[in-house]
Amino acid sequence: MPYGADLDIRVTDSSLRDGSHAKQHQFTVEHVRAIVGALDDAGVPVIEVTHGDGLGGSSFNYGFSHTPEQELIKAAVETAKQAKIAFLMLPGLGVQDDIREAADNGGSICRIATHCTEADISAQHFGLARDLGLETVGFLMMSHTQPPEVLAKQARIMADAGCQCVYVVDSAGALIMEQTSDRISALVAELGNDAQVGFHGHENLGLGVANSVLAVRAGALQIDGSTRRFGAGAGNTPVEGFVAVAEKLGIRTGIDTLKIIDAAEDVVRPIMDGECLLDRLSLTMGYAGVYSSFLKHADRQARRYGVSGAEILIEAGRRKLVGGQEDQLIEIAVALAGK
Ligand SMILES: CC[C@H](O)CC(=O)C(=O)O
Ligand SMILES: [Mn+2]
Repeated sequence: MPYGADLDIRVTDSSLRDGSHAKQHQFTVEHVRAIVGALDDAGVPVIEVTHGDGLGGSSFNYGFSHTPEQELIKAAVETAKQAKIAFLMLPGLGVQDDIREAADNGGSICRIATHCTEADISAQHFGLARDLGLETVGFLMMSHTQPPEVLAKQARIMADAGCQCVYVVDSAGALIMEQTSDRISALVAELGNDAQVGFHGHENLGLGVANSVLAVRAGALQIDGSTRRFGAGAGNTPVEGFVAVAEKLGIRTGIDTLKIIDAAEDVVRPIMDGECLLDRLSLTMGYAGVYSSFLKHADRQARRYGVSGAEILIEAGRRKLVGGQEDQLIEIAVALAGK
């Protein structure tokens, strides 16, 4: 079933949230205005703006923001002419008052992220978001770690709590082709008309666009990407690449392909500290199944202790670390240095 009268699917651009990891959370109001202006003009329907780790993420553990995220959300809302502004939060990291403030600042889509076996901690947050009249999205992070049937049960918990679209989130960029579509199909079968299904990809194995197309074919109605792949690890599914492929496949996104290609080159790239590369560390993350936002943290500890970043990541994958356990990267680096 198509997304609406003119769209088959809806794309959310995460450059100003997932890209915050790559930018080490140093976005300014000017960056936000420039990127939102260009994406909005290209027809991107949803733009996500928050600290990389969501509302309340600015901290010693995750990295402090240059500019308070609520100011960034406000600037995004003021700039967008047609795009809705979304914000992300992880229960426990952000609190309910953060959701209220983001809503007061004009954010209209509340995305609640949990580890993919912990959907139950999102129930109160979905309830509040719906009471505030917000659209809701749920993120099942690190979805490669669980089989389709487990994810489907977790999606059901989110949908019953008021979530209107549950995402399979490939946080590590570790899902390969049918591993994506099998998970999407399981959620579509479980949720039926109760909630939509979405897919959030990372490029660590170079499969963001391919996995997203397979997700659409399996019934996903919402797809995330980041223009110029501006996201954690090797970055997210490139919006401009996905939109070009979608157009050729007859999947209507409502986004102007040539305008988003220009936005990627002329507006987003100059704001990035560097390209999000499919290099040794990010490829190792996809291979070992490591949370993409660990990239900068692992690289920093590797330099600090003079050890191999790839070895840190392999051990992080072996330990099945999840977001919030960034401190263990230090412990791993110290152990490697002592060998
Ligand atoms: C909030 C942490 C994380 O970056 C969310 C996300 O984009 C992912 O798990 O891929
Ligand atoms: Mn991500």
